[in-house]
Amino acid sequence: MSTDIVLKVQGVSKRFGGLQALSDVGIEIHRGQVYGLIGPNGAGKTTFFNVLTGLYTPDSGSFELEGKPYKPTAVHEVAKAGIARTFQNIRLFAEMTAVENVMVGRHVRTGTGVLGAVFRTKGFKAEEKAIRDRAMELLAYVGIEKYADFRARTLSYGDQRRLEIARALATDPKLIALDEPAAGMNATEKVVLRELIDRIRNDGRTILLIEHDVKLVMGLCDRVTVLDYGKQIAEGTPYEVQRNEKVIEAYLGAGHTAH
Ligand SMILES: Nc1ncnc2c1ncn2[C@@H]1O[C@H](COP(=O)(O)OP(=O)(O)OP(=O)(O)O)[C@@H](O)[C@H]1O
Repeated sequence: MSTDIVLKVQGVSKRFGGLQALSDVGIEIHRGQVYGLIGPNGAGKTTFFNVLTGLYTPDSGSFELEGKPYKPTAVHEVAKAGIARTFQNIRLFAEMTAVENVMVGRHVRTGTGVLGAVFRTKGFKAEEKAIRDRAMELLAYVGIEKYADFRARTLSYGDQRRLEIARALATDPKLIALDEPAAGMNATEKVVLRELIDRIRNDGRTILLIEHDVKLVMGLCDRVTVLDYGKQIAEGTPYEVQRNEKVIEAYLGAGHTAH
């Protein structure tokens, strides 16, 4: 594994009225890592994801993707820059088929544009076929190719999550950010998910993961940051953070549900 840095975030703060949701948070993710972001309820994990992917404007902070500064000002700009994400509450096009959902992700990276689509030029048709072929490959990669022509809403919960991951991969991201991918999954689905995330990493992708399932995080992640009340209270390998006094206190302390 090479050690170059894919994502470098420094000094991110975000306030909502009187609430400091993030204070001075920074992370560095190296190529090929699975990096976990954990913390009790309300710690600021989703806020960090939303800032990173252009949904919230941070009060301060700097962002670099593969050494180049980027401004997470708009969601589509972030996708173009090379970050793809999934959501805690699945966001698929429910009435579109599985393969169409993945094709939408792929369009971020293609060029014939609106006029090509309107006039269905030769270039457009060839490109459309290439996009469909790639989308089918990705469905096979996440293990749901047999549902390619099913509407997204008819897929099981676990398969919808896998479809979201396929769609994210379709943008050829430098970094893939997964927001609680195991939420609502049963034990068998979690095993399959874990294998999938492992495979994505082994194929050279870099992953940022928010996850409440501590076992999954500890088993999968190379490094972990722990947030508590918007502050970064620990950073290190899963082994290190599990033994960190502040982390133990945050998870066991009053007012928090252990997640
Ligand atoms: N748009 C918003 N407006 C006001 N407050 C917000 C907003 N988004 C988040 N917050 C607050 O910021 C804090 C951090 O919330 P956030 O959702 O980032 O935590 P989390 O770690 O993702 O929690 P959970 O594990 O419950 O998903 C919480 O106190 C939350 O109420």
